[in-house]
Amino acid sequence: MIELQDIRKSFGDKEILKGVSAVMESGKVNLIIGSSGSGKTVMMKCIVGLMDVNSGKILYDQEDFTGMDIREKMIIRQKIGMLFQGSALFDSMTVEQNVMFPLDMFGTGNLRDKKKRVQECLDRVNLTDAARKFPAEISGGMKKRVGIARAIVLNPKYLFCDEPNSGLDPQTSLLIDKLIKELTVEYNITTVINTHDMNTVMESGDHIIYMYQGVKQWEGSNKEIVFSKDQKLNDFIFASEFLRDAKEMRQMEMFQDNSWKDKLKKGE
Ligand SMILES: Nc1ncnc2c1ncn2[C@@H]1O[C@H](COP(=O)(O)OP(=O)(O)OP(=O)(O)O)[C@@H](O)[C@H]1O
Repeated sequence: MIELQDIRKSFGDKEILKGVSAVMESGKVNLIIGSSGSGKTVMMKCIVGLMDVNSGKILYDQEDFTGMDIREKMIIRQKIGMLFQGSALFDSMTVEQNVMFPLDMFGTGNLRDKKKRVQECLDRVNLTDAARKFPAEISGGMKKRVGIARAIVLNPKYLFCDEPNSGLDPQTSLLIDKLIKELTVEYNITTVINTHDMNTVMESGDHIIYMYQGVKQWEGSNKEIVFSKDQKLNDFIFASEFLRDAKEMRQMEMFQDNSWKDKLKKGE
């Protein structure tokens, strides 16, 4: 679990994060959404320690990350997997070498054990036969899966994904979302995703934080989002007429069915 307690971040006299508090639970996909410039990336950088907050606290499983020294922060960082926008693979390395990179940096064990662990992760993301390929030889969706394999190779407790679907077609995006969700539940990871992708919001958003001008404007689940009365959130999500119609249809379907009440109660 990651907890943000009233975090604030400014650049000069411009305040970007204006006192954000939130809880991101383990075993759940937590999404940060919001329009360009709302502070999503700054927030994610503060959470992983790439930027320092000006005030407030960030707790990783009750441990105060913001109050830690460099050595203590390194221990937390080793429990973090990162999936970068654009996958950020090393072009001159094979898929296997890319996935092995965190093991070489932080891991112990001999080469045989490392190769075994890499192959386990490649199997898990359905890339069993890709170990010897170079990034230039594989598709964008496969690159993302290599990025995911690399992010989970150290058995992270926390997984951060920056725009995991950028540059992917809708079908491949869904597969990536599904994979991230499965891994989150399977290994009880606290996953935090920064996204603009509405499919991801509707399919994977166990917990959604909507940022508006540096403030947490709304939070809830993908089941609750269609019923939200928050005007700013609705303007953001249902920007197109098509989506507004889809929202009405979804609400009608859910009302006819009535099972949405049970689902809301159970928090599904
Ligand atoms: N290092 C920095 N120095 C000064 N200002 C910054 C810095 N990083 C971000 N900002 C400012 O903080 C604000 C929020 O930026 P941020 O990148 O968090 O937005 P975002 O919500 O992630 O947008 P996008 O969806 O376009 O990536 C912007 O006004 C940006 O210019």
